[in-house]
Amino acid sequence: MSDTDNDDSQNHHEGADVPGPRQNRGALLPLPPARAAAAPEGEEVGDELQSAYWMKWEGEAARTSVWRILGRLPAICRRVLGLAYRADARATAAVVVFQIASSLMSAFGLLASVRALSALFAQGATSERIHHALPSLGLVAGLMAAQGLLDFGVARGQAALTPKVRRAVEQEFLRLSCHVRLEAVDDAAFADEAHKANDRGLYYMRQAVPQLVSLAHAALGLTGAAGVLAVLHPLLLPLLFLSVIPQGYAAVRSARAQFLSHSRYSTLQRRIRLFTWLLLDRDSAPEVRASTAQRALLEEHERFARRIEEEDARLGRQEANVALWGRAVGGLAVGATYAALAWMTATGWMPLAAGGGAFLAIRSSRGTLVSVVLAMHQMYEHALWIDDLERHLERCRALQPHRTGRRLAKGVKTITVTDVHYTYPEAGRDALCGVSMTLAAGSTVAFVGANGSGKSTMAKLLAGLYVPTKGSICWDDTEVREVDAESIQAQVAMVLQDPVAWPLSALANVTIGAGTITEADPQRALAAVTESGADKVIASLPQQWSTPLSKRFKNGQELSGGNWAKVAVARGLYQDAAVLVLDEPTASMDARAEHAVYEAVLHGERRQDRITILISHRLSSVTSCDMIYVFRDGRIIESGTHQDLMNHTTTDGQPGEYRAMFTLQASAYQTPPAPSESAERCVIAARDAHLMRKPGPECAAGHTTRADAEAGPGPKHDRTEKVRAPDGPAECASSPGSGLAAGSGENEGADAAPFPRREGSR
Ligand SMILES: Nc1ncnc2c1ncn2[C@@H]1O[C@H](COP(=O)(O)OP(=O)(O)OP(=O)(O)O)[C@@H](O)[C@H]1O
Repeated sequence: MSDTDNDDSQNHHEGADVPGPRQNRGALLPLPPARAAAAPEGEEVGDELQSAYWMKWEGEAARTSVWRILGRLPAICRRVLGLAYRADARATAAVVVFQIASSLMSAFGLLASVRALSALFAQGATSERIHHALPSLGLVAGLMAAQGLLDFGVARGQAALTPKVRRAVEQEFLRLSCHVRLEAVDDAAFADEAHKANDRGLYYMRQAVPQLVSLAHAALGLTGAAGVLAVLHPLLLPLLFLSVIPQGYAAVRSARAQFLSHSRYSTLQRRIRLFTWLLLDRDSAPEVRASTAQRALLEEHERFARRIEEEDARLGRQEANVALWGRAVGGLAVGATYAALAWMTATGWMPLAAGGGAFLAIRSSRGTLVSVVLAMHQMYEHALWIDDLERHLERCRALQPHRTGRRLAKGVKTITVTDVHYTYPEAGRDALCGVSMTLAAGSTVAFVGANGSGKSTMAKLLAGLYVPTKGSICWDDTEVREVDAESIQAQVAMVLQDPVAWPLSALANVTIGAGTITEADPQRALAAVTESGADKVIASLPQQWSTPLSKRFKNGQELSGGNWAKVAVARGLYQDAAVLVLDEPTASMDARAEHAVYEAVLHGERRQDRITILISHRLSSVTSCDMIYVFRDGRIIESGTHQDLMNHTTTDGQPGEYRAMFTLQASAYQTPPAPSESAERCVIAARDAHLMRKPGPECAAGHTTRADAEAGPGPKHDRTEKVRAPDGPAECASSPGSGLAAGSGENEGADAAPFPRREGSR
């Protein structure tokens, strides 16, 4: 180990306050330790996960008293019954009736067995005794057959009921969850609750009916046996308790050990699954290989696999021990019971046949008791998860979108935003404070500004995804609060920077924009993909429109980020909405594709009935918008056309925010060393000139510029037009320091960048 290493480890042990030779003085963080565990070590691997949502009720049944479990059981059973009844009343009634009848058959069977035994143990010749026993034996057989049929009925009823309950609850959960207001979904605690409800609550809800049936089966069986014993001789009842209580105690201990172990086990399973997933997943595959992380991950996987192995073995041993203990204690108790039984029959307290019946009842009760104990623990613990699921559903009901029963009329002429404020739930400050704007149909509007300044929030308010905390948004004369939020959402198409890659066919990936994955308007779909440039992408797929866009499917294809973006733009266009919001959709597209999208969306056949809102950090793409709003800290600080904003100065004579940002971006495309201020001004002025469709300005040092290259696409854009300074023969592109690209107007790659690339930079 080097001296430096020694120093490092010393620092680590002595605390970060003691600066060492390589201590990162003044940094936000102390130096990290030289060795760290990838995951917790030691006995309690689950400790750090105790607060994880999926650990909440894990092993709870083992920590709760049996009396409490028994106390809650009737309410749990009532709730499951209610659920089943709502899903299918007939099947539920059938299951209940058949189950009770089956238990009665079992009890009558026991009584008939006692009668048969009485006949068989009576005085007289064997043939005579058999003859007398025959009717009872026949009855036993008949009752057993009836019980078999009734159990079949229970199984059929349960088979009909369980999938119905599952479907009903799952659909209710999904229907409510997917409509919940967006601001609730943003909340991490709500998201945890939703996951918990999905992977625990729903899972246990699905098992609730079969569990209730087996609990009822076992409990009724026990009750039947106890009833028969009470009929045979009242003293047999305490004898039954004497025999089953030790057995029951052993069963409770075993069930609790299982529950606790399961809790540890599932923590380990979650951990190990994480490593399995990292080793197998497609997304992590390139990085796992590139960083040669296989060994480290495999070692970690093995560490957990060994612990699971130990946990399995430990549980097995523990179960065997508890079973042995239970058998020993239970055996002693049963031995004592049988001895008491023998004494009672020998001394004439009880007829021999009743003793035989008691023997049968006690034997069958012992097995049934174990089932009852396990089932009641399971039902108790699962009910806690189901409680959470029901609370979540209740919350979802309260968080459904704003509904008034009134729908927004189709289309809009003007959207008027007046003094809008918006604060995210639990946020310390307003995301928007006092925003006002007017958006007219047929116009293109840009929202620009620094990260976190409120652009996307404004777009989401316009889309009806959030309701203003204060202020108003009117679609023509209708205030958004007066109509169903979903009727606003249906009129706004949003294309986001990270669009969803729907694992559906290429066509469905387009039509889902209009809320369908099974129907299409072929003409509209073709027009949308052509405008967005996705036509070439889809044409190159093996099954074109029907190609599944996911590698998870057979013959599925994966698209590159840029191609997904084109499909997303097509989706937005296909929606044919009154408002189209493009929130940096072209960030992952190549320069040509980006140019083509802006050409189509901003300058193509601009629909007179659509408001197009463009959110972009690349200011070259917004220059031709009819209106640009500059956001800062949730307010609009400047607004106007590109030209207005480039002329704007603040009260203290400084360039406005837009102009400052624009100039900064422009400077990144200048040839180093940084261009002279005059050249920069020339670039900007030339662009302005182009936008104003008038000759370019005079530039110092004879700069002449190709306005089209920097101004971005324009509707009547003469792409070969050159703006010349009157006295400068040389073009900016060839002028040192101008930083402008030479080449034809077809150089779309250069057009799409904030400023054209330098010659030779590609
Ligand atoms: N879901 C959310 N929950 C809480 N706060 C949020 C949420 N989304 C955004 N914010 C906050 O609201 C403010 C405005 O965010 P917004 O996303 O609208 O900014 P933006 O201008 O679109 O930023 P960017 O350019 O980075 O996309 C920021 O302070 C942000 O942290």
